[in-house]
Amino acid sequence: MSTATPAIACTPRDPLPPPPLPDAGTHWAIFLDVDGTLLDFADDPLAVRPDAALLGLLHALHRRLDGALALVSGRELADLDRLFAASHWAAAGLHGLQLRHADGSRRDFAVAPAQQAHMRDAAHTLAARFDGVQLEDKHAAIALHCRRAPAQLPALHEAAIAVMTHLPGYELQPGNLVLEFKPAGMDKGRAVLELLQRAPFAGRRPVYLGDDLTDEHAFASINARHGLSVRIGTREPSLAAFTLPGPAAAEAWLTRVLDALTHGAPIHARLPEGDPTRQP
Ligand SMILES: O=P(O)(O)OC[C@H]1O[C@H](O[C@H]2O[C@H](CO)[C@@H](O)[C@H](O)[C@H]2O)[C@H](O)[C@@H](O)[C@@H]1O
Repeated sequence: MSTATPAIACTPRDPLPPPPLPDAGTHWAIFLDVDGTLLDFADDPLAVRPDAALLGLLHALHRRLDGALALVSGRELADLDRLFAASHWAAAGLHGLQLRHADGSRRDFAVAPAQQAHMRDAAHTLAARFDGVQLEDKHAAIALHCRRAPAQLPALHEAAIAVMTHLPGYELQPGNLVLEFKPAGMDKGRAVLELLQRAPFAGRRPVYLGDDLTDEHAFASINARHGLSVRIGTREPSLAAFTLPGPAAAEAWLTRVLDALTHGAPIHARLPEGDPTRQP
């Protein structure tokens, strides 16, 4: 079975610092994971929704960056568009299996229908064996959520690994109280690099905010491009160079980024003592 997580060194290190504020003299591109980064976790994946302030902030940043802002998520593109009213944005869905460029062109990672049917049967059969496990059908991929029954996760994981040996072409993507069956061969890191090849992202310095294992692929790509990799939360180990404690701090930092890009001032001078995103 192929692994869905990049190798990460486990050497202990000092606590990560908060990210610096981007300066207005550099052209930036911003990539944002969704669940656990922009949105707090909820029991039901269908129950989450950004509030008006977050939506307004993201749309303002998208305009300020001339379109160089993309959501990079395990959710389907259609789900991202529904949640963020962002069908005119570049975006990566299903961990990069779906990709939309800013000009609206799209590429989808294809899987043979018979293979996909086999995966779907296996995932539904597995979900039925475990009480409290919620199946999220994302068509090309299927997520099995354990948030309502976290004690089921170890046994479910073991059973899923056994099932994977009969699903060539698929890999198991672990996440936050979730296991996902997804086609192998694509990840968020590759998706970000694809987006960075095309306008309006090409030539810009990338920033990536993410919280989960699947975001580690993107951190590796961002570090290689001398960008800012920002882990949301406390999960370790991580390839990220910076951290913010949670979605509220991520939103606060993005608000300051918008301010800095708009006014070009060292706005950290105005932030209160004790603010987690305050610069030294
Ligand atoms: O890459 P992301 O944007 O972070 O998406 C990863 C998965 O997020 C969602 O699941 C997670 O959030 C749910 C809602 O808070 C929560 O119920 C679940 O336990 C989390 O794992 C989404 O439902 C998945 O499809 C995404 O792959």
